[in-house]
Amino acid sequence: MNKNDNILDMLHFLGHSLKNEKKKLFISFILLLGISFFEFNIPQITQKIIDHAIPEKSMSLIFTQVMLLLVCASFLSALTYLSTMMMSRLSQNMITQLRNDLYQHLLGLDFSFFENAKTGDLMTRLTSDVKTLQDLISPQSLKLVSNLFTFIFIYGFMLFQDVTLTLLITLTFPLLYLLNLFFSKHIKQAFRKVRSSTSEINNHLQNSLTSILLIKTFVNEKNESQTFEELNNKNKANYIEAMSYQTIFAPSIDLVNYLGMAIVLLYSGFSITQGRQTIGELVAYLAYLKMLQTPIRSFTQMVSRFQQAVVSYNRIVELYEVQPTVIDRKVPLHLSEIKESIVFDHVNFSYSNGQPILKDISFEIEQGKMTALVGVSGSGKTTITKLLERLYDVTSGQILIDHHPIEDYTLTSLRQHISLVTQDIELIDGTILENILYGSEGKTESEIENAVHAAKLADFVNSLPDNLQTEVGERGIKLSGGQKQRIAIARTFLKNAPLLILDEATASLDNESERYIQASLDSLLSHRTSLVIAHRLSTIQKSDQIIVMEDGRIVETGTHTELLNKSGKYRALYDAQFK
Ligand SMILES: Nc1ncnc2c1ncn2[C@@H]1O[C@H](COP(=O)(O)OP(=O)(O)OP(=O)(O)O)[C@@H](O)[C@H]1O
Repeated sequence: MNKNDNILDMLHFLGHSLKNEKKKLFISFILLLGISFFEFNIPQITQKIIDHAIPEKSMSLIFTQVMLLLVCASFLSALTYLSTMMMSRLSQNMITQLRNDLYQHLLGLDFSFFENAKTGDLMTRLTSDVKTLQDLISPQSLKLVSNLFTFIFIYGFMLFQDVTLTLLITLTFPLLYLLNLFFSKHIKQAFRKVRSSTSEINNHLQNSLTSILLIKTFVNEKNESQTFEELNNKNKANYIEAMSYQTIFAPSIDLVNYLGMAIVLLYSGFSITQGRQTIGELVAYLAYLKMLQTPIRSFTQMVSRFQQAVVSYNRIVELYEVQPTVIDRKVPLHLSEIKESIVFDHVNFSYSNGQPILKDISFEIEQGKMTALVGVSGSGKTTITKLLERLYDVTSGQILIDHHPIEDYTLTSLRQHISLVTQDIELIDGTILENILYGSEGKTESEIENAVHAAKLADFVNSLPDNLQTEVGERGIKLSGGQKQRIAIARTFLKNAPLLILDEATASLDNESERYIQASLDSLLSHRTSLVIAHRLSTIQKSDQIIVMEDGRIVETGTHTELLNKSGKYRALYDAQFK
């Protein structure tokens, strides 16, 4: 894609974003024509006063012309105000819409996308890059368009008045064009570097601020600061490079503009001495020259803004070009109930790196029964649960719910039927209540109360001065592991999904807390279909079925007693824990 294609694509994209704002755009356009008209008229008034009113000593003509000037100036101010207001609204509307769309698109992307994406970079795209695009539809840009209209008006008028002078001034335009061409290329490259180093800073901040415990316990503040300093210096160097192009740009353009002024003074000065021009015309031409130069100057300023916007546009489009693969079928089924079973049928799976993780997995989870997955770390247990939720799709084979592949059901209805409690509890920065209600808004007070009791959370909540309204801090930093766990369990009670997945839900707790939480988990498990992953085999002994995994394969299946009697892998795991 060449540069012009890029710019055209961007304009097309912006045009599309503005499709609901056509009326405002049209009115702004009319206002701009009005602005250009009044700007054009003001030097005419000055010329009339110098060339007619003063030589004729006509006070009344001076007076009427001054009144006319004031009227023109008032209209100019009013129209500028109105058009600026309108454009500000328009740009705000556009940007809000764009940011909403982009966020919605982002949330719809595959889970695997977020594993490879850098959060800081995504944040930069949604904030700074969107803002850069907004700047293009800003009141300042509107001024540029109005300047261009004025340029066309005045250029036409000057050609009509004095072809030679106008053509002489025009000689400076190719020079301006070449300067633009040179600088725009370099400014674009330089700003691309600035953006990418800004993203690196954001990433570093994101990573370090969310790992503050790791930094403090490993006393790594110095290293982190040093890395930050290096990234910051790199960003500074890139910014200085971009700014240095930008700062040479404006004075070079000024120099060419003064050349234009010299041409007018030389030509008109000579014409006046020859009696072919009046002083009033010279003054008007100088004013017009400025009005021709201003658009070129603001145009040159806009070049860098345009270049930055193209860079940002490309980064936004890159995000839009990523399409989710884990999506609903064209005519999906709605999962309303799990009546019979969930079946893994010869499932194979690899993550994006292609390495086989699950190999020929087949088993059945019967409705209302508890299935446990055990096996050494890395054997693929969590991966099975991720496939069941369609965080990834299987590489081959299929997962069936009541004889239909899970891909047939809508993602929403599938995920609504599954609750997941893991060791890593995800809490939002809000109150305990907001965390419990997350995703299940609109529950009644008694439902909430029941969930709090069932999760054995009531004593803890009642001991807090603000009860359920207590803030948990970012990611629940103000809570203990067990408290977080119970909030997650209360949330799961409220969701009330028929299939429950517990992934090492109690692994991080001491025996005392585990026993406490196990009681609340037990009430969560009763009457539900469940898939439980546990390293501590004591918690899964009563499972209806235990599946033993090793290196991505199922190596044994049976009840606790059956597997113990087999004296195989399960027996070995069991003996390792209890002997
Ligand atoms: N997103 C990923 N991309 C690539 N490989 C992954 C990804 N997630 C997990 N793996 C790999 O898949 C394998 C199985 O991981 P999984 O988390 O399913 O194991 P597990 O049995 O649940 O382990 P643990 O008991 O330690 O939680 C591991 O070798 C792991 O490195």
